[in-house]
Amino acid sequence: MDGLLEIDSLTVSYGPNRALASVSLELGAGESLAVVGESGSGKSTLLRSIARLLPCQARIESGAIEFRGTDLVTAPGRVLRSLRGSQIAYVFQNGRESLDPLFTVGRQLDEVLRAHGKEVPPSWGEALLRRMGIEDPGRVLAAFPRELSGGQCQRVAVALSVACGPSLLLADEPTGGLDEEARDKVGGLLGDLNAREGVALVTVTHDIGFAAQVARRIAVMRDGRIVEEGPTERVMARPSQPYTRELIDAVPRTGRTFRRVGDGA
Ligand SMILES: Nc1ncnc2c1ncn2[C@@H]1O[C@H](COP(=O)(O)OP(=O)(O)OP(=O)(O)O)[C@@H](O)[C@H]1O
Repeated sequence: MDGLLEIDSLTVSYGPNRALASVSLELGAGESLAVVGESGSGKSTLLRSIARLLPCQARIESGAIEFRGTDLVTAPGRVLRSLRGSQIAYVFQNGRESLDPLFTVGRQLDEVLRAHGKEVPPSWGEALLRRMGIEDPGRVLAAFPRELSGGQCQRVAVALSVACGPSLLLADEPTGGLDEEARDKVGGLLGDLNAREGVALVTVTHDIGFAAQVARRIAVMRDGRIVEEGPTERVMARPSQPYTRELIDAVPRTGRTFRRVGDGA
């Protein structure tokens, strides 16, 4: 396994409030990891630390975040800017808010390539949207975000984030606010990008059922610490922590199974 991301003893605070306490995690190229935990456990702070998109109140007190040999904690702004989008992509919770309401989807997709100094090949946007599981890419390319559903906006937001072929995709509650059908489609898309295209995935979610659907490993966070980590099947079948058991028991029993995308029938 090629090492891609190594987080070592990361501690992050907002003033006197410690949000992450000595968190360590590793991710290989093409691997998938879901970080689960209840609200306030530190999941978003962890993900934002990796992308160095923390709010100004946050302070990284100690630790290292190594991405392909670069320490993201000490890297200068120009290095971080060159990694974001091209190597490290970020998907926010609300797809609609990630899009510019004033421009069509097609224009926004083309802008991403131009912003990274690339030519826009003919029919590129259409092919990208098809990869995202969008069945009518011509209509979606010509649409403004207000003309799309929440689930379509989120898939377009994923398209924007992976347009330049990143090796790591960070997704923060990517299905928040979506209904079950849209949730499954976005989960399926993230799972496909990881399993079929080899994009490494770190997603954070409060829903351990969603975590099991998209990731091969699960890390459980509580009060800024990783309290349990392991292969998805083991964590779901034999959690070592009562807290993990509570998260599993909180998943609504809708007949959903936890078969992971890309694992076949
Ligand atoms: N901008 C901020 N200023 C001050 N404290 C913050 C800020 N953002 C987060 N925190 C605090 O840091 C801790 C971790 O928050 P974080 O948002 O990382 O958790 P989370 O697990 O992602 O929660 P949620 O699922 O609700 O987004 C919480 O105690 C939270 O109140």
